[in-house]
Amino acid sequence: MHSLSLLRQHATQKPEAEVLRVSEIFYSIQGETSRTGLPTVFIRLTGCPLRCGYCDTEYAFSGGENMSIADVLNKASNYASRYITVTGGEPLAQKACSTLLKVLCDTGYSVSIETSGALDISKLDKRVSKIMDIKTPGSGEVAKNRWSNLDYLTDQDELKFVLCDEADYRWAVDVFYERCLHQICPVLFSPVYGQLDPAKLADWILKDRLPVRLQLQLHKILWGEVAGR
Ligand SMILES: C[S@@+](CC[C@H](N)C(=O)[O-])C[C@H]1O[C@@H](n2cnc3c(N)ncnc32)[C@H](O)[C@@H]1O
Ligand SMILES: Nc1nc2[nH]cc(C(=O)O)c2c(=O)[nH]1
Ligand code: SF4
Ligand SMILES: [Mg+2]
Repeated sequence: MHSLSLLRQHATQKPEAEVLRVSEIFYSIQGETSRTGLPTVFIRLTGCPLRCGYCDTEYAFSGGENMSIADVLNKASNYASRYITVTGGEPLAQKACSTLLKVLCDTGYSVSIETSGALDISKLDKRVSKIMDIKTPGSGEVAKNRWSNLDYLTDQDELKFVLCDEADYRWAVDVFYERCLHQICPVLFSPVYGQLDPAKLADWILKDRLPVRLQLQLHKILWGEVAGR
């Protein structure tokens, strides 16, 4: 196709026609963040440029199916839920994700996104609640943290440390104070499931008088580690 026609086609394409690679769409109890417990629709996008050692969704690194945003909206509407979470894989690794987020907000959903913190969040729709990880040394991906993202978080967003061990905890406490994270948004400390004892993490937080929220993955307490839950 001539490049000018390509440009024209792009300019006239409806947002709903943009295509995403989708790993799964499912309805479950929100298991993470301050929205824990709320029945929620999950849109899990395929692919991730990181390889955290603890990753519980390696099945979303590849596969999935191509869906237009219209297809995604249609499937999500089956569940009649006000809450919707876009996750992955790393959802921001797909260009059409920001359009998806905007369209979901326009449709009236209360939208949150789970992101690694490795990709630019500065241009996302302001109505979206961004749940951003800070990757620890134990994850193996600490070098991927995009620290400038901290400038684009507000009090409707949340920061999350997923902790492998005590060394990760100590590192996270240092980051918490050095970067004054409590002045940005609520901060979650979560143990790697099946690896760090949640009771230990609870004791450290209390001993240090640390003003963070202990977060356990409720869906795994309910159902164990299964896809689509
Ligand atoms: C699967 S990731 C997808 C979104 C994005 N790639 C990210 O890392 O934030 C969703 C959340 O699950 C967390 N997570 C992944 N594996 C985990 C595990 N084994 N235990 C606890 N949390 C885990 C991630 O750290 C992240 O906060
Ligand atoms: N129930 C449930 N809640 C979740 N919250 C965040 C999830 C994710 O994988 O990003 C997730 C998930 O996979 N399942
Ligand atoms: S960034 Fe998220 S999806 Fe990617 S490997 Fe890490 S935990 Fe898994
Ligand atoms: Mg999950």
